[in-house]
Amino acid sequence: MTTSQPGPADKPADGGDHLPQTLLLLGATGDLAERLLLPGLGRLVATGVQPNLMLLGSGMDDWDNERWRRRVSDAFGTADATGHRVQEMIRDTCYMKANVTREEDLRRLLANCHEQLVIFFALPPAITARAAKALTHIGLPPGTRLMLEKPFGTDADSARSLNDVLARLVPEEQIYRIDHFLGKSTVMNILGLRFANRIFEPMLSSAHVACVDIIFDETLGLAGRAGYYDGAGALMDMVQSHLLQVLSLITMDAPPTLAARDLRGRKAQVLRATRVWKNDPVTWSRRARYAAGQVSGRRLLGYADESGVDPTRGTETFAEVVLSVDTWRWAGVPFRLRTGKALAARRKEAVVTFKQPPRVPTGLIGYDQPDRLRIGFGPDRLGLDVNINGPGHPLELDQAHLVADFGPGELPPYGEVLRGALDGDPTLSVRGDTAVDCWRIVAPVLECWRAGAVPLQEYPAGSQGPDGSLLTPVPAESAES
Ligand SMILES: O=C1O[C@H](COP(=O)(O)O)[C@@H](O)[C@H](O)[C@H]1O
Repeated sequence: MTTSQPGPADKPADGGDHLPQTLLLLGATGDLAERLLLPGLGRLVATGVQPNLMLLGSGMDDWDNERWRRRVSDAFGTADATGHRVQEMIRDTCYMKANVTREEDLRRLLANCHEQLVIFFALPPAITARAAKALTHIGLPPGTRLMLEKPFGTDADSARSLNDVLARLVPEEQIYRIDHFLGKSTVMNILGLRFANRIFEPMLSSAHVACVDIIFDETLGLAGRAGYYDGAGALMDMVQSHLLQVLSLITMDAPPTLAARDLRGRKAQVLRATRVWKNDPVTWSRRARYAAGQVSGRRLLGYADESGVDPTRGTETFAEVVLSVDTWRWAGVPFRLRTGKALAARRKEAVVTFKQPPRVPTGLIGYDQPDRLRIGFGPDRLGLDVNINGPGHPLELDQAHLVADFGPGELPPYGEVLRGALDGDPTLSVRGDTAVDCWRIVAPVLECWRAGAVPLQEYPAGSQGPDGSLLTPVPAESAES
């Protein structure tokens, strides 16, 4: 129960030209808010760039302000967010219990928000859809921005219908479909790397590239997220969203500016041209789930025995798929997207493997590896594997690994995407048609998996994943456990 309620009039306009703004967080007591949103918000507020922001949390739980403030304070603490503004936000934030699928509850929430409003739907897709529909009967203050967590819908049709409902609420530029990978510093670095250097960009095409691997191997298992994950699986959780966004940044043509319209337009172009390799999902996809095992000395139950999992559902914890980007630049280059949980080592990188030189001159000894460009997503680094005449015999080749470490960005990914929405800049969010297109890309894979045309393999937790690979595996240079 709420003991005191926030009100727009409570907020003095003390932030220069920043009008008072409310961030209304729906699903505030959930795991996403605790682990990622609130820590990201804390870091953002600590930078002092959102001086007049009020946080209103709402959920189905019977919490009071005190309990909510403790949650916010603890979450800010995990992100080392400190300072005057942070303390102010913790002191002033309020909690309201609400069922956001009910109009009267939504009206009550909105009555406690400022005119400048950002609503974050940290809710399952079905509840988000119902809440958005209920809001169409109420209306929103002009300029309201909506932030929606992934998954955006559960297939192309539901994503399209959600787009239609949202379009009745606010214009497209005010809808922020969140993909926190777009807020990762190294993902953003792809833009600098590609378009602020002369040496890489001309090489990034089918004339020089043999294949591209986008790999996101995690050592974490289910981590208590069965409620969400068992209904999603690795393909929906990672490939349909994050890895396709990374693919689009690696493959798009140079945008004239990094403004939302230009950047998102370029990404949309390549995603429209993306499909399963040879339109054959049976041959070019794999799925698997982990059995009991040990990861870094930790014993893990098999996925099917984890609490909250329905073992008959056949949810995969590992997905691999090969895609083509059918544009002039990329035709004929396979893109392998691979992700899995409970694997032996963390490996989070995109690797561009270049074709062999047309001819290695007779006399140079020991050519056995092509050049590779590596973009690491954690640790954040850029690497180049190049063949040079190493020490020892002057004509013997060695592969040298040149590495630039960036360190983490100024803000964590959720801090970046929140900053975008609070500032009214949708560059780091996914456009409506692109969200639908990403479902269109994975649909044939999901369809043939559901029909049982691709077997569900098994791998022990703590292993390298299921046997085999859809393309020749690329050695890890920067794997860490
Ligand atoms: O959205 C998700 O991303 C995480 C991986 O992202 P990271 O920023 O924590 O590296 C993944 O573990 C999770 O399953 C997925 O829902």
